[in-house]
Amino acid sequence: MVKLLDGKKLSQKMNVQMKQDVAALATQGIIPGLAVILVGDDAASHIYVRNKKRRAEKLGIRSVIEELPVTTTETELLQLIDQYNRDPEIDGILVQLPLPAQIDPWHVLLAIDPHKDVDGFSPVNMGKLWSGRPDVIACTPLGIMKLLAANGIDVAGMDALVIGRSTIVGRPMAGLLVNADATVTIAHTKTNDVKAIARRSDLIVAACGVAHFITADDVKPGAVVVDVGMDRLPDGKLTGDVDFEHVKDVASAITPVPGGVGPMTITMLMNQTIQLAKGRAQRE
Ligand SMILES: Nc1nc2c(c(=O)[nH]1)N[C@@H](CN(C=O)c1ccc(C(=O)N[C@@H](CCC(=O)O)C(=O)O)cc1)CN2
Ligand SMILES: [Mg+2]
Repeated sequence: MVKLLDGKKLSQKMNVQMKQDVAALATQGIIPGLAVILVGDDAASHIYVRNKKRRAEKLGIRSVIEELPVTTTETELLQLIDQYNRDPEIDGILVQLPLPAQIDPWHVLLAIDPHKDVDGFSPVNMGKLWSGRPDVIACTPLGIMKLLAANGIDVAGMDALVIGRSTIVGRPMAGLLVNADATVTIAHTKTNDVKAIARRSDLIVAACGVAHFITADDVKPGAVVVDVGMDRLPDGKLTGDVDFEHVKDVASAITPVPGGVGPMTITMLMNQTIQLAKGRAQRE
């Protein structure tokens, strides 16, 4: 029987602990603070940011949502980041991606105080991860590691394939897997025969943004399959990079879409905001 890696269920479980952590911080006079900056009118981004605000409210985290027009200049955005860098009641700063073309995301990542970089995308935090000394970690890959661990899956010694090399998922995912003693291949658009690599992998993390890219023929029997994709089928239905219906008969464990990796991303964001607030509590 295939094991369903249920991110929704694990998120609900983690909510209980996070509420307790927030209550404990409150006794020290600390409310975790999260600043979320959204530039432009990307419809999906607005939904994600609204979900973050709601989840923060549920947990007792104070969130400040900044919705800026699509015409915002890079200088204006950097000034706002600087304001939150200096705000003692803000523990985490997140700039929702993607950004409009006039803003260079690299400049944004360089501007966020690494101690408040709740997304873990800044070069300092990415460097710490790849130095084997992780601090703040990108939320989607961190959520995947939590989901694997919660289901008793130890990646040590596994041949792992990460499909995608983005800053948000592929690169930090590979770093986390290396730190956990997996042997990692990172595939991307120029990779020769990614499917042949998939067929000999014990773990596949698919983050390529192509609906049903991984089929049952690409999966070794008993492999663990993690789907980061959020793709639309021609009928508009949400699906992933993995052909779930067929792959589930070959894999030993698999994440559904929706309800697998997605919910864990927001959960880890909240959890890291709380961890950063704990750091503030210790310093004060
Ligand atoms: N600054 C950041 N930008 C972006 C990130 C990020 O981590 N930091 N990740 C994505 C968007 N994202 C959060 O920001 C995100 C996307 C999707 C989900 C999610 O829960 N997905 C659900 C399905 C939702 C649906 O029905 O459409 C699921 O997979 O179950 C959470 C977070 C890009 N930008
Ligand atoms: Mg099976």
